[in-house]
Amino acid sequence: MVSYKELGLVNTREMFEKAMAGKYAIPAFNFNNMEQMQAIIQACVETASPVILQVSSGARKYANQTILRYMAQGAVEYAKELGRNIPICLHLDHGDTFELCKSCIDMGFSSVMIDGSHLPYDENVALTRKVVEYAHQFDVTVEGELGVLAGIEDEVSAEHHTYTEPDQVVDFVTKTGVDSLAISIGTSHGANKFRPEQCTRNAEGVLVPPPLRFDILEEIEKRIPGFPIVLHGSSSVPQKYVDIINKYGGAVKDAIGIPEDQLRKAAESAVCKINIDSDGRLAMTAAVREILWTKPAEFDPRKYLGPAREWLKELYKHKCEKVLGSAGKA
Ligand SMILES: O=C(CO)COP(=O)(O)O
Ligand SMILES: O=C[C@H](O)COP(=O)(O)O
Ligand SMILES: [Zn+2]
Ligand SMILES: [Zn+2]
Repeated sequence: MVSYKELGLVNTREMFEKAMAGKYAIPAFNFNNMEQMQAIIQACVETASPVILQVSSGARKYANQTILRYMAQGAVEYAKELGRNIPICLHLDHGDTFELCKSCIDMGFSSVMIDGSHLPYDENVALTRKVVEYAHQFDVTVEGELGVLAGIEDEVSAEHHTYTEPDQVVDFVTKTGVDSLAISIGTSHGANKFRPEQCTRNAEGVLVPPPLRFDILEEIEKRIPGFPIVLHGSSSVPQKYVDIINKYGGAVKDAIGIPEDQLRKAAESAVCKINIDSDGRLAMTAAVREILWTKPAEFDPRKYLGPAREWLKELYKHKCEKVLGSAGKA
């Protein structure tokens, strides 16, 4: 049993209070390896942004939960070495059982998500309540979810969203005691969030997807004023990365994300945490493809993972400065 406090990590409570008052959102970036962690910390130190480091189930399988936890501990020291003691939260992304959440809490995570959004409502409430009761004993914060995102969260079809029902949110947050609530208003996971047929073209010929359901977000805010809201599936899928990937042998087709102006608008509302994973995957892949293609004799991983880390850092700095507004808030 290790308390995250001994590791120099923080939970999300104060982060969200400040983000709510200051009308910005905390970046929640997923990491699976050292280069991603370093890029996140470098970007957030350089922009003076608080940050949530997220560990998904895929990351646990790929890199091992214990290793990732020690990397987060290292991240705290690394940030100080780089010259700024920024608030860093270590968060379990999409926890699906009580046991998994408990194991992360016991190991030093400062925040967990219990995603019971696929369960019947009463089961989601009961499971989330159980995690909250355990987590709050150790001052660990908990994110719950109501509504189902299209895409990987929805096995039926990639178009089908089950939007969050505003009339359920008061009951859910009261009964469960969660610290934040992930909602479904039109975002989805991955790089193919919309089909081209769903989009219109702007003057520059760029595909513009249908807007997020800000009307639902407003209804939710009216019912639970000042309560921190979380947006999953918030990658913007920058076309420059898709183009580089495809130029150098890739085949990433019909990749469309959430426009940045939509995320900026969300960050100014009760949305206090914005989850970004796919954009980092695209940036890293674009860098690695370009280098391996243009320098075919290169075989030192540092020569392509190093630049990939630089590209990632630039992406994350852009998110903090230009999209979420978290720069300068650490
Ligand atoms: O929600 C996410 C992680 O929980 C990531 O979403 P993206 O796939 O849009 O990056
Ligand atoms: O929400 C999902 C995250 O983007 C990560 O998914 P993953 O399990 O493939 O790492
Ligand atoms: Zn979910
Ligand atoms: Zn997610």
